[in-house]
Amino acid sequence: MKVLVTGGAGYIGSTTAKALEESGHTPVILDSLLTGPRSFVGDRIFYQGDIADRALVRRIVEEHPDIEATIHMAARILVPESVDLPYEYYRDNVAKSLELFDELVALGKPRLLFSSTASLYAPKDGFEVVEGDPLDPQSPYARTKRMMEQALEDMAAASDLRAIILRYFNPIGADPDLDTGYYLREVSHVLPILTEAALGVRETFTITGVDHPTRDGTGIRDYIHVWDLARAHVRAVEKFDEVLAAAASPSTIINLGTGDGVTVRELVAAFERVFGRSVPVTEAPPRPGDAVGAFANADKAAALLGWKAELSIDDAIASALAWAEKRSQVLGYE
Ligand SMILES: NC(=O)c1ccc[n+]([C@@H]2O[C@H](COP(=O)([O-])OP(=O)(O)OC[C@H]3O[C@@H](n4cnc5c(N)ncnc54)[C@H](O)[C@@H]3O)[C@@H](O)[C@H]2O)c1
Ligand SMILES: O=c1ccn([C@@H]2O[C@H](COP(=O)(O)OP(=O)(O)O[C@H]3O[C@H](CO)[C@@H](O)[C@H](O)[C@H]3O)[C@@H](O)[C@H]2O)c(=O)[nH]1
Repeated sequence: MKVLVTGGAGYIGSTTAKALEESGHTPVILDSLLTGPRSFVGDRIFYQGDIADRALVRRIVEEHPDIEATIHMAARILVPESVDLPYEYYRDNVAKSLELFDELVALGKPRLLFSSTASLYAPKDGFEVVEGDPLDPQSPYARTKRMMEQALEDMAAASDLRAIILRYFNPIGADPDLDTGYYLREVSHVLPILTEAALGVRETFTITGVDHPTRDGTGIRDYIHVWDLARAHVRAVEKFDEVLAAAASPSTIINLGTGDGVTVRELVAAFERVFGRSVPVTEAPPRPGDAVGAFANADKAAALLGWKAELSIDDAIASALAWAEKRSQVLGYE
């Protein structure tokens, strides 16, 4: 199958493109390179441009009439930046996505997969969340994702559009061949920060929040190897019509997580086990807006996609460490 992947130069998009190829499919990448590095595209079919450029989307479909589905991953993704630049976030993640969807439906390409986030869930006792649980998006970024979920549900109910909405938990690790991985220079996620502390790039790792109502007081998350996440997209594309038939709806929401909740202290312990040395750790209050967290009930993904995460947190940490060694070579900076 040929699959349009917007944001295919990004962290998750480039890994998903690789997973599609490994299953015999052909990704067609649309990315503006707003943040994604050109080197992550490799020699794949590539259109550099904006998702809201209707003429470009038309040209892509004319040149690849056999595109069977679109995985829409292109977005701005930084929570603190979204607080400072709400216009840019609502414009790019909401307004531009609507242009893309409308154009794709008009071109007779109604199958859409959408990247949403687990950070939509409201806090819940026990921390295990199912797709129908209450939501409470806490940032402009998260609100753009919730708005798009609602827009997709409404458009699917009223038009030919068909949508599988994937709520990602916390992706970590790199592509198994180490062609792509986490690429931000200013690292903002926990595992890249922990890796920098381990490698001496920063003095210590600071646990942000130690008084949460979790088993050890630190934030809980569901860390999923990015390769497992990528493989889930392949399943969703291959089984697209079957999934929506089973859901008995023109759109459906699916959690993509491992089903295991891991606290920050447990993540540090796993990291030290894989790394073979201890990491200097300090403690601090939560970051502004920091959530206690959640982990996935992944039953719907198992039932509808026939997918579950296979790689362990140790696999993902080993992969992140190997990528940290190789990253400057791939990206051309330290
Ligand atoms: N990384 C996470 O922790 C996480 C968690 C949950 C959901 N998500 C979602 O998954 C998707 C992929 O995330 P990622 O971590 O790979 O991010 P990323 O920033 O690495 O990738 C996003 C890509 O989209 C491109 N892009 C942005 N705006 C564009 C536009 N208007 N037109 C064309 N291309 C554009 C960027 O250049 C980049 O290559 C995003 O939608 C994100 O919101 C990510
Ligand atoms: O230096 C640090 C950084 C983070 N944490 C903690 O580690 C956990 C995970 O933090 P992080 O990696 O930043 O992930 P999230 O807070 O879950 O947020 C990210 O992951 C979400 C996916 O669930 C995305 O939607 C968000 O955009 C993205 O910021 C939290 O408990 C943090 O308090 C620390 O203890 N020290």
